[in-house]
Amino acid sequence: MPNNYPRQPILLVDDEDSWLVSFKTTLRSKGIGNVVTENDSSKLLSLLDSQQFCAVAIDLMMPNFSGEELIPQIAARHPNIPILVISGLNQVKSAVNCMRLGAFDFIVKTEERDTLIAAVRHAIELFELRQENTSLRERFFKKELDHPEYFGNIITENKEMRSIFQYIEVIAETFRPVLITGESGVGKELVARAVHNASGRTGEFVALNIAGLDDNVVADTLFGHTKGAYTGATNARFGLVEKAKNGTLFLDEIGDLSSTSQTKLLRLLQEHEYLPLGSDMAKRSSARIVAATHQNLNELQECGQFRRDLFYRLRGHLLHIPPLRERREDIAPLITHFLQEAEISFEKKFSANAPELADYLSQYPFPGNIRELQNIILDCAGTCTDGIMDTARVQRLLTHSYDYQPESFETPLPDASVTFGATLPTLKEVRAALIDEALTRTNNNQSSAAQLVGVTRQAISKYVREK
Ligand SMILES: Nc1ncnc2c1ncn2[C@@H]1O[C@H](COP(=O)(O)OP(=O)(O)OP(=O)(O)O)[C@@H](O)[C@H]1O
Repeated sequence: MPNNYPRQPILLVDDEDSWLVSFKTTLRSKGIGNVVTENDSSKLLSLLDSQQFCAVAIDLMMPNFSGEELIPQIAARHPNIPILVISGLNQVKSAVNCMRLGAFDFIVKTEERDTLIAAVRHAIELFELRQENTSLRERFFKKELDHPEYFGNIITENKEMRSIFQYIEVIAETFRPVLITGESGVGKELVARAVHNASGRTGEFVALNIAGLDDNVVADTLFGHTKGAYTGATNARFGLVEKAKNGTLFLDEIGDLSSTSQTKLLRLLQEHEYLPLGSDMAKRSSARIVAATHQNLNELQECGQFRRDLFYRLRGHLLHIPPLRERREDIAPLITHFLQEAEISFEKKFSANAPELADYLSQYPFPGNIRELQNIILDCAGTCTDGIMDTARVQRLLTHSYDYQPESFETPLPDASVTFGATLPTLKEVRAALIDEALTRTNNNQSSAAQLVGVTRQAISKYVREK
């Protein structure tokens, strides 16, 4: 973790300077670097009033004000800040009294360092949860996002998606991992990028798709290796955890992780430490982990394929992205968006038949979700010559066409009804006039003309040849 973790500092108050230095050093060695120390208990309340802290650790026995005197005052003025009481003696009575007064935990100085660190970590997590809770309550009635620009790449008009964006704004700045679930192609990676954008983290967004990677490749890619770690490792190499320093490491298809790699990832999440291959010197990580899966991790952990402890660690925050069939209002804006993208990449204009396409696809179940819609639009855009989407092609591209009976594209009735003179034209004449008109309207594009009048392209081509 970076030296500015946690975002708001921890305040350590103790009259014993040597303890302050050693506790601060221990915390720093475990990645908790944002620590303020104070050896004068009479300054504590004014310090808390002048600066935002995420937790305060106070000694029980101090000159001026004792811990027991200070706890109720801190609790009354700053109810969100967890108070850790640190004592030189293991006195149950004092501990109980401190907890009654409003302390969050009671630590004995002689306890194992790991116990002290764990208590501080819990205090930070509790503070973050309280902050989130307050923030969520404040936002409950608020419709607008504070930073819509973070979500600019995600096209949606769906209410649930908007709530997810609001939740992301609340949780983005914490260090806790985020688990994004949802079917394939719903936009999980886009959401992960939005979490990174909203986090204010200065490092990079680094993505790794775990699917199909074996343990050695996962370990080498994530943690890197030292020179000579294995045959062929001629140079030391940094892994993606290092690359994502102060940024976000996005692990896609996390459900595919083997049990060996799960254990290594758990260590990274719990201790924020990892071992490059060939090294026995643990390295610290400051990358925030965001993971995604289309699988049901709950089921995987119940049948023993996914570690329960890793599952709970990963789901520090859980975001479930609904499938496209549950947000059909997004189909039309997505079609427009992908057509605009296609215009840029193919450098040509498309006539706006987006509303007809959206109507046509409105009941389609989209098993491949937004990726499927995107592929259809890009494929049709790439193959069309006249700027009009070939709807017959759209129909052919649907992956679920066999059990989906879409209404065929119907050409809307002309505004004016057809009128006949005293002598009726022959069928051949009507057919010729109709095809000529369709060809004029489509700039002589035979496929589109065929679509307009409901015949095959071959029929139009034959007509043109024989004319
Ligand atoms: N709401 C959206 N607006 C614009 N484009 C989107 C949206 N959702 C998804 N996309 C696009 O759809 C494609 C699939 O999205 P993405 O890769 O994020 O899905 P995913 O859920 O991570 O898929 P997988 O589970 O297969 O990894 C991408 O090209 C993405 O840009």
